[in-house]
Amino acid sequence: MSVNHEEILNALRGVELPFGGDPVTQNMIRALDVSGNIVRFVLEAPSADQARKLEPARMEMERKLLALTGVEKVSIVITAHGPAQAAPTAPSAPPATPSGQPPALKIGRHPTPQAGKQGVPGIKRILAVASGKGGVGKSTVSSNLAVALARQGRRVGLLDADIYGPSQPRMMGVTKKPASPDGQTIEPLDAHGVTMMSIGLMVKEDEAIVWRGPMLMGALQQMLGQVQWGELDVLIIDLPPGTGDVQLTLCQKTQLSGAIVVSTPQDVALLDARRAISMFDKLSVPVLGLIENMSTYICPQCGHEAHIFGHGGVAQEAAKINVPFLGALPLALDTRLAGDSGTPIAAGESDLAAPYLALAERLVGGGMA
Ligand SMILES: Nc1ncnc2c1ncn2[C@@H]1O[C@H](COP(=O)(O)OP(=O)(O)OP(=O)(O)O)[C@@H](O)[C@H]1O
Repeated sequence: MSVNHEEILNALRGVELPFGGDPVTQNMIRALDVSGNIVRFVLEAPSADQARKLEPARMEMERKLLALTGVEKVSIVITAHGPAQAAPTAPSAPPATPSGQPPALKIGRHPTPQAGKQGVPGIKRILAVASGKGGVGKSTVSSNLAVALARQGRRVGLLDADIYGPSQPRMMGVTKKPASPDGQTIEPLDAHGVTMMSIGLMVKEDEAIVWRGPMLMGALQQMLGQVQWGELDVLIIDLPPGTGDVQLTLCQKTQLSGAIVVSTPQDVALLDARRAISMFDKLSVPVLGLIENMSTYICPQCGHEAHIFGHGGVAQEAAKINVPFLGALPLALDTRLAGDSGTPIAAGESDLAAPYLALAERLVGGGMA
């Protein structure tokens, strides 16, 4: 059974902050979300200075929450409420280091003002892959779809914009930090025929990012505008789950060709997916279709088929709101193992690659990718 919010807040009340009090009575907990056995929230400090002193308290909170029954993973992001540090403004010339080399490009800054929605030069289409809640397989779909499209000869980019939990470096098997020889632009990496970039490659894996909303938006702007994407038929953006700052900014500031919404068939996931769909509607981003992930499970031992999260709910929802149903993807151990090992299942020849290749074909056939 999942842990509830009250149990979480009770545990957090037991953590003493370096400047006195606890995070609950100091009203610092934001966006508390429990998805299955994963607990996430934002810890908002009154100032950037205080935020910088919070790391030991954050670790203590993580320890206390992991000790609760039903909690297996905890993600706490520290942000600051007060004025953030002055951020470097790109793209002015960077100062030279003592060796004469330009410094590596720093990700995370305030956004530069921009009028209206803009495209990215050289990129024909930008598709956002979204979900209402975490853990439904949005990143798995993004990486496999990118690889499947590349296998069809498309020039594909993959941008991991899941700033709070970037998973594409692991799923695409990339660990190298991208280079920025001129200190102003970033050279993306190549994996399985896909040009990829992730915020996770620019910051340390377990680094608590002291960024407020505007910094996140600036980082996203940098990821789109300062990465040397080259000529692409399609850029797939793996969004963070939900309908927060990053999603809103992306929809308002970037010329998106459309969004694909991933959900499991469960009612609770669908409820959240509806929120994501309504956000895209309000911001005039066409929803190109819905995908049902973890739709069916076939036991590798006996062949028995089970519908662990229900079945068919996403297709019904798509029919109800009159958007295309793009397909059902099975829950399969090998899909998870492939993602964990850095070679998406769609890169191989197994039967499990077929639904992703079919999805890619459908998008290419419909002029969407
Ligand atoms: N069809 C599938 N079969 C088996 N495992 C899957 C499938 N889809 C996703 N998973 C696994 O479920 C976990 C969550 O998937 P993933 O990271 O893609 O979800 P997400 O929606 O992007 O989550 P978050 O937004 O929290 O990062 C991963 O371990 C992934 O390997």
